[in-house]
Amino acid sequence: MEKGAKSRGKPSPLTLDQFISIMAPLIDLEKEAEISASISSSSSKSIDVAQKKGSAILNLKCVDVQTGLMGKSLIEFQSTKGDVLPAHKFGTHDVVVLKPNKADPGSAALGQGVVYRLKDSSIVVAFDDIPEDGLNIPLRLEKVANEVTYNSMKNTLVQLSKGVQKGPAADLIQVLFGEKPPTISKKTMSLTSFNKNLDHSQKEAISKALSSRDVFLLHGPPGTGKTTTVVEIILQEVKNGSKVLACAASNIAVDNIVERLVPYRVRLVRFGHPARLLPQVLESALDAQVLRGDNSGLANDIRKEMKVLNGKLLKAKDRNTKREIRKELRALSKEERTRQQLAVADVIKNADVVLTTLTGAFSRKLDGVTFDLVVIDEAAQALEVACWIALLKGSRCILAGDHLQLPPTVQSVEAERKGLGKTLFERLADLYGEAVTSMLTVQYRMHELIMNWSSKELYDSKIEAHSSVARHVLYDIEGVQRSSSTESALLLIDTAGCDMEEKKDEEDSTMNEGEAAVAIAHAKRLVESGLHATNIGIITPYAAQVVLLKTLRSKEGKLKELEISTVDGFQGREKEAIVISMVRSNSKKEVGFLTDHRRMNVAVTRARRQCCIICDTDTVSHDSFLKRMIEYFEEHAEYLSASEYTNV
Ligand SMILES: Nc1ncnc2c1ncn2[C@@H]1O[C@H](COP(=O)(O)OP(=O)(O)OP(=O)(O)O)[C@@H](O)[C@H]1O
Repeated sequence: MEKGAKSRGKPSPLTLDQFISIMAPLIDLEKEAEISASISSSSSKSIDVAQKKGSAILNLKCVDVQTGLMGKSLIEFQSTKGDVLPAHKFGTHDVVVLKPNKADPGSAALGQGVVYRLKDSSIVVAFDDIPEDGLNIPLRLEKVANEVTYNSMKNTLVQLSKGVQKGPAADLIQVLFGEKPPTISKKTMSLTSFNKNLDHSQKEAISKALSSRDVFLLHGPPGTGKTTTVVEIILQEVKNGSKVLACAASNIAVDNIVERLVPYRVRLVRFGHPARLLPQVLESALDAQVLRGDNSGLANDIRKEMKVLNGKLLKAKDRNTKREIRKELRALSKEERTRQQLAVADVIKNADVVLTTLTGAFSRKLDGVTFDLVVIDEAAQALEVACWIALLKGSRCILAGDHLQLPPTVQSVEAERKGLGKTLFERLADLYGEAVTSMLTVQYRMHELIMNWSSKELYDSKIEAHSSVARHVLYDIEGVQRSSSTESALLLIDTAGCDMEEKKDEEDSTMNEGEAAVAIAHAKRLVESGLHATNIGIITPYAAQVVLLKTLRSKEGKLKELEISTVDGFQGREKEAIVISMVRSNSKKEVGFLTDHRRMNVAVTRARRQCCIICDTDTVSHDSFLKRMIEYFEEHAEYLSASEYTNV
C-alpha cells in the first residue's frame, strides 16, 4: 500500500466529495430507469408493451392459495396460454401488484405482494391480505418500482456528506477515500479455527482479516470457499467480543451465512420480510424472535386489554366515561408501542451478529446501533452506495467478493456508463491492492481442466484444484455410465459451417435455434448415460435463447428438472455439467457482450465435472479473448461438430 496509487502513476483516489457529487445524480437516473421499466408509471403506453418489456405478466390464472409464513397468503399463478410463463423480468423478492387482466394501467390493484417463488410454469406471490374477490377471472401481475432502495441510498449519501465524520465510521471513511492509510495490528494471534477443514490460503486470509484495523478484502475466485471463510471470520470476531453486522446485496447470500452460522449456536438475528427469507432461517428472523420476547408478551396483553376497552367504549353512553376510556386507550397504545420497540431493541442488543441485506441495514430499528465490524459478502456485486448504508454503522469492514466475476446490474445505460456500477471492492483493490487483500487459491468445485483456463486468463495461474475435485468426471457419479458424452471434462461443439445462424426476437434479443437444439440434444445424451437432469444446467448470455431453450425443454419429459438460465442469473451457482450456448453466429462476426471476460469467467466456472461450449468458432474467434478461449478448448477439450448432434 505504501507503493500506493500515486507512485504507480495512477490517478489520485476518488475523494468523498467527488464520490457524493458523482453518485447522487446517478442514483436518480437509476431510479428513473426502474420506474420507467415498471408499468405503474404514467408513461407506460400499454399493458402489451409492459409485457414485452418483461415488467408485466398477462393472462394468469390463480391455481393455489395457501396461508402461512407469519400470516401471509401464498398465491400461485399459471399462464392461461401455455405451460411456460412468457418471458419476463420478475425476480424472487420483487414487489408486485395483482390486477384483473383487462384493467386499465392506472386502475386500483386487487392486492400487493412479494414474489415468493418462481418456476418456468408458475409464480407464487406472498400477499399480506388475500384479495378476496376476483381471483376467478384472468389476472395479471405488474412489477412495482422499488423506490425504497434508492431513497435509502440517497439518504446515505446525505449522511455521508454531513455530520457522519463524528460517527463510528469516521476513521473508516478517511481510509476508504484514501485520506489515511489502512493499518494492521502488530499483535500476532494464533488461530484456533472452528472449522477444522480450512486450507492454507483460507487460514492465511482469516489471520490477515482479524488483524486488519480498518479494511480487509477477501478475494474469492469461483469455488474457493469464500463464504466458508467469511463464516469463520465472523465466528472468530464474536469469540473476541465483537458485535458484527453481516450483509450482502441479495437475500439468498445473507441466508447462506445465517444457515452456516446457526450450527455454531451464535446469538444472531436476521432482519427482513419473511417472504424474502429461506424457510430454514425463519427461526432466526427478527419477527420470530420479537414474538418470543417478554416485552412482546406484554404488548400482546396490552392489545387484549385495548380490545376490551374498545368494546366498552362502543357501549358507553355517558360523555365522561367515554372520555376516561379514550384517555386510558391512548395511554395503553403508547405503552404498547414502547413495549414493541423494547422487544425489538432487546433482540438487537442480545445479538452478537445482525444479518441483513445492505438495503435492510437502513432500517430505523438499527438507528443508533453501532458495530465493531461490518462484513459484506458478495461485495463485488453490490453498488458502492449500497455498501455505505451498512458501513456507516461500524468502525472496521471486511469485504468479500470477486471483481473478476459479474458486477451489479445497473439498469440505466447512462448511469452505468458514468460509473454507478463500479464497486467499492474493485475501487479498494485498485487503491490498496495486496496490502489489504488476500486471495483464496484452492478451489473445491471444478475439474482442473475446467479451472485452468479461468485461472490462467484471470487469476495469474494462482488457483489450484483441491485433490477431491481435480480429476472428478461425470462417470464417477453413481449410476452414470462411461460414454463418449460423460468422459470428458471439456467439450467443444462447433457450429461453424452447420448453417446455424443467429436470429433476433421481437425485442431485439439474440437467439440461435440450431444451438438450442444441440444443447438440448447434448443434455439428453447425458441423461441417457444416467446423469440426473437436476445435475445439468444450460446457460446462455441471451434472454431470448433462454426462452427458446425452455420451450424445447417442455417437449422433453426426461429434461423437466434441467435448469436453464442466463449466465448472469446463474452467478454463485454450480452444476455437475454445464452447457454454454454462446448464440452469436453471423457473417459480420459480431460477438456483442460475449467479450466481457467476467461473463465468460462466470459461465465456465459454474461447471463441476463437465463444461460443454456450443458456439460458432468462426464468429467468436474474431475477438482475441474468445479466440484464446477457443484455442484452450481446442487443445484440451473433446472437439465435435454440431452436425454430429443433428444428423441422428
Ligand atoms: N477448506 C475446505 N475444505 C473442503 N471443502 C471446502 C473448504 N472450503 C470450502 N469448501 C467447499 O467448497 C464449496 C464452496 O464453498 P463456499 O460456498 O464457501 O464458496 P464460495 O467461494 O462462497 O462460492 P462461490 O464460488 O459460489 O462464490 C462448498 O461445498 C464448501 O463446503
